[in-house]
Amino acid sequence: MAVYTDVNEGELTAFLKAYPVGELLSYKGIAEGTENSNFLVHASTGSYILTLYEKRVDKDDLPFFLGLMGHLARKGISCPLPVTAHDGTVIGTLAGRPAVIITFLEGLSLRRPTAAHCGEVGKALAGLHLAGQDFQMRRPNALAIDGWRKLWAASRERADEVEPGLAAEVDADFVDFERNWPTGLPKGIIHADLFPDNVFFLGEKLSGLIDFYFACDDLYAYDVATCLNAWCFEKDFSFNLTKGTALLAGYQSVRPLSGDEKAALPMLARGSALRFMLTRLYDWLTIPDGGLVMKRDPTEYIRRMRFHRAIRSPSEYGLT
Ligand SMILES: Nc1ncnc2c1ncn2[C@@H]1O[C@H](COP(=O)(O)OP(=O)(O)OP(=O)(O)O)[C@@H](O)[C@H]1O
Ligand SMILES: N[C@@H](CCO)C(=O)O
Repeated sequence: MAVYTDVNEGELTAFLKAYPVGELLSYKGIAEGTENSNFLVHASTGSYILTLYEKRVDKDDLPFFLGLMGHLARKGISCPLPVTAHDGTVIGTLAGRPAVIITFLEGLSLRRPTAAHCGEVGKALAGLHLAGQDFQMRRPNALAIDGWRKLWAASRERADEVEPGLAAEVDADFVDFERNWPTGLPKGIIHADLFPDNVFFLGEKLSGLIDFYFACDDLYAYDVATCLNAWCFEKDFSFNLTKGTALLAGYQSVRPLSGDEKAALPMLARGSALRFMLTRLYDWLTIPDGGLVMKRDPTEYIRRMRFHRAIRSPSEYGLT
């Protein structure tokens, strides 16, 4: 459940006076999400999301995340627009936390996406990549290979508790990544966490993208690989080729992948699987059970790492 910080009506009413949103009508905490405290706010001008940033978001990154959402929304991407206060600022303070008001997006996230949904996600991801090309701010990916190393150093000793043999397996992967991680591929703004819980649909139509708090500069094809991991595996860990084909075709209908990007997909998908395995493993080993932070299963991503290691040709993902 993601309401770490409680907000009372009096302080919220006072906070909202700084923004052109009208009178507070009602508000409630939102259970979904893990990083920040989120509230649904009904005001006389409409519905909004209030986010209070908790410890795991670096406050210095907020201007990048909020600037990016504003940039993308103005370019026609369906994502939340941060509301600017009467004094021209976006980030305020509420209950001792940095806080913002963003516009509410209609739609529902999916538990069981179909191939048609995967196609829509591919198109939306490519649209986001193109729309981000003229965004002026930069943010290096804190969860690129150096970041993985730090997480691994903090988790390695206990890794075999989660899966026997994992320490040796990941050590060998690191050697491979140092040697073979692709360089020189097209780069720019990526979402970096475009999982099903961060995409809203109305029926089969994609209605919105949220949660830009891992967005950064990195390889576009790495973002595609992350979506293959997040959208195209079934509960039994089998790769759904129909979904992969739909996601990649959707992406390429908007931004065709180069030959080098296609060739790099297996390595990028392995790296992306390792990245999510590592953040999950770190949380699994360090966060106490029964706490507020929801722990996600790292072994789901160990299975994906193994799948990608066995790939012999990128066509196995459904590239046509
Ligand atoms: N603009 C929005 N419109 C509608 N609902 C939203 C919006 N932003 C967030 N939500 C709701 O709040 C929930 C949590 O948001 P978000 O995913 O940004 O939180 P988080 O704490 O950063 O979580 P995590 O990084 O773990 O996904 C979402 O699942 C969604 O239900
Ligand atoms: N999408 C991440 C959680 C952080 O947003 C995961 O599934 O591990």
